[in-house]
Amino acid sequence: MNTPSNLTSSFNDEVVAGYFTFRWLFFLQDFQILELLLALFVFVAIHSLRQKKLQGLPVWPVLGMLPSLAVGLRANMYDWLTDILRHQNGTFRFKGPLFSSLNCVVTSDPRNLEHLLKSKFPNFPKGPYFRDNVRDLLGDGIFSADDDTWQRQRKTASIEFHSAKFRQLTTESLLELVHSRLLPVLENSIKQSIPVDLQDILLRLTFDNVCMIAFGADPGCLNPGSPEIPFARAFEDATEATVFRFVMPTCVWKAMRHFNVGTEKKLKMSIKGVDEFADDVIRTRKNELSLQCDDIKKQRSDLLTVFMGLKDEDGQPFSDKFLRDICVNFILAGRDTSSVALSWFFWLLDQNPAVEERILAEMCGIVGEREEVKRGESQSPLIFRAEEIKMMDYLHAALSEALRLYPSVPVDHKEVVEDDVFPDGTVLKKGTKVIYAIYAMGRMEGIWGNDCREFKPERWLRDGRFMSESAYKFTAFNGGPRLCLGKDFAYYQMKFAAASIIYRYRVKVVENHPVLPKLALTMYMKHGLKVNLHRRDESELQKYFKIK
Ligand code: HEM
Repeated sequence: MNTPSNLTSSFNDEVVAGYFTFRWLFFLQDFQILELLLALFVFVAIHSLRQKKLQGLPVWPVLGMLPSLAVGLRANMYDWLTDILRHQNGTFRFKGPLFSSLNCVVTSDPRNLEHLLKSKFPNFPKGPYFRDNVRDLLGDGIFSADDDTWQRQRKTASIEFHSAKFRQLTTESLLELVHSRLLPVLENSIKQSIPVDLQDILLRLTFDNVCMIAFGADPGCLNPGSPEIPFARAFEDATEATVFRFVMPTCVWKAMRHFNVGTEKKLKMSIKGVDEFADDVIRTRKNELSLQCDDIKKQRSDLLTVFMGLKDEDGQPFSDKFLRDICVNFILAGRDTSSVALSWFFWLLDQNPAVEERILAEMCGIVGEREEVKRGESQSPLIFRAEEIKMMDYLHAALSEALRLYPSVPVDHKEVVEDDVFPDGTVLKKGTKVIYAIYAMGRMEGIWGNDCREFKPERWLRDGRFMSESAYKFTAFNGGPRLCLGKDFAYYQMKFAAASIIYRYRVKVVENHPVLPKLALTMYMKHGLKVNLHRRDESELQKYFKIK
């Protein structure tokens, strides 16, 4: 809540931020100019205070709401945005500096989300601004494409994602990764009595996993000693440098690209690293497929092999460039989202031991139904079966609850094609950028009730069974025709990894470890998640087998 005193202090912060922004802009040296500008500054401060009553945030001449944004950036940007949205009934208009591309409408209203993502879907594409910024890395892949290019990839990938062969690939590759790589790495940390960065380990797990699904190739990031893999590094650098374009005026990054300097130089080099890996895999796969018999072709179900077997609208095989784009886009979509969600989940679990107990009781209850467990035979090493994972409703609820509070994609965006009006009355002019604030939506009393800031998996259960929510209220996986394609797989992946860890270890976050979100397209923990692992012994698990 904004009390009068913190309203004043936030206003003071904005005045200070405005002052420093002006100073920074003009590089003041001369005292007379300083006096003149101070007078202007006082005038502007009074003007902006008046404006504040009308707009929620002060609008500075030339700078628009940039000084307020600077204040938000100093604290937790997502909480800052949530507070504004709460005070503006779920929607507000952000005015960026003159000539910048920062003007936009920000919303967290489920009615607007349904309008944007479903009812008026064709009027809200990703748009040319987004595509222009990401084209060098993502090309024409599903993530950046609109219209026919998007639809064709979506249709083919969707059929593939729902095929039995693909399900088999995802479950087998995950089982192999968790049991031969993840658990040994965790076990090693116990032997050495050292804390580990669980977020880093999980990021490595999902990167290897999504590369197996997209390329059918394992880069080997998750291994003892956390090796630096050139392809993974190149991918990471290319993503970061691409994101940088969104905070710079278009003409600036285009000039930097032209002269090959700064982040653009880094982007060019890292894209080269990504392309080298992709070209190598594509070349090798083509050779392999040309030599092997049809039976072997049919056995491979990674996306690259599937798309290699298809033709474009002219009846021609897809170009290598297009195949590369398809794979790179899937890797981007699926590489960090599940691992980041799991990291927040383990942090929340550390603070909510009662939830951990219920997860253990559920797991042991399910495993306890195995005939061999009933006969008292040893279950070591215990490997969860796919059908058991699917039965874990409470775990599903706890992961959904973590995603509600810490969605892996905290904000997303669209562009308006034709003039429109949101159901809440907000007028949208052609070309307006719309930001939907997914993080803020999870913290709105109007959507989730007064306990919206509490971690309560029970809110997802009806008679003990998981009940999903409308995608326009719980938008962590997007909604409408562009609903996340990997949603079912992501839940399976998160549940399998979480269950395999929780069954074996108590995960304790290192005392005083700072936990903050990082400002990026994906909501990483800024300082990772340093944890100590403690092995559970048989007697501890027996307790849960009994209370099922
Ligand atoms: C917890 C895990 C995940 C979350 C929270 C998540 C969330 C999202 C969100 C918010 C979008 C919309 C992005 C946009 O259009 O701007 C999206 C799209 C997508 N996701 Fe996921 N995702 C997850 C895991 C995965 C995985 C593991 C894969 C693939 C293996 C995947 C594949 C995709 C694809 C292909 C799209 C693009 C769909 C389209 O534009 O038609 N996702 N996801």
